[in-house]
Amino acid sequence: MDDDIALDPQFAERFKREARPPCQLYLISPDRYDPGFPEQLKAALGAGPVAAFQLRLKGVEDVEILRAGAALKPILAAYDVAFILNDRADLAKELGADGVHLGQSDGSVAEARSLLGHDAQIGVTCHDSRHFAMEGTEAGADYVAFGAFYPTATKETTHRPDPSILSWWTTISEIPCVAIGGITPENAAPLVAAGADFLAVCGAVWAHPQGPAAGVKAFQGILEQTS
Ligand SMILES: Cc1ncc(COP(=O)(O)OP(=O)(O)O)c(N)n1
Ligand SMILES: Cc1ncsc1CCOP(=O)(O)O
Ligand SMILES: [Mg+2]
Repeated sequence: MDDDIALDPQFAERFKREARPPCQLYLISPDRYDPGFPEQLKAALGAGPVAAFQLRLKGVEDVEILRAGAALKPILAAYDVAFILNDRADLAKELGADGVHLGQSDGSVAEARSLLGHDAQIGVTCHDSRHFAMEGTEAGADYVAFGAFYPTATKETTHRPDPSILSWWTTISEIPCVAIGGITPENAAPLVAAGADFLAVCGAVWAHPQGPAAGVKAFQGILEQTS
């Protein structure tokens, strides 16, 4: 006779977490480019492992995005960090970036894919929507981003998902999920436990009182718990 084996929920959570690669840091740039930023970026990247960096400049001319991207690209390459451009697949192509992050109004995944090719990393904003996540990956996205999980001064946000959306996603898909919005080393644990593959962080690193290197280091403890 086959007995049903009831999995201890804590074991199930741990097993699920261990079946995925460790959670990693995904840095989001400040929304204005300061000439001192390349040095800050080097300090941040030298302080601990960072998987990806998103250049997210808002309300600036294309030429400024291109200038900033061209200055940062060799730094990111030297640290082996993926270079993702926010919003603009066309400029990502011009810069030779590794990928693009698309919000729900930033153009289609299919168009970005045909422009950038199959090796490009294309991410989509899903807010708190399971539907957006499934739609995005069906269209060929390489990761889905949920948030904002916590209040943030970096962007006006209207969606506040529960961390369980990450658990749900990791149960149904192997495609990586990103958690974003107001994440700090102090509040990240439930997101990591729920299965976030990446923590996307802006303010907690660039506005850290001891500087960006300290900001990156401060996340190491929580990330190491999954490695
Ligand atoms: C990793 C990641 N997740 C979400 C966003 C937000 O994208 P979007 O909704 O398009 O808003 P803006 O960032 O463009 O203001 C993101 N950029 N990165
Ligand atoms: C771009 C973005 N999208 C949702 S929240 C957010 C801001 C992330 O920055 P921070 O880590 O400072 O909250
Ligand atoms: Mg956008």
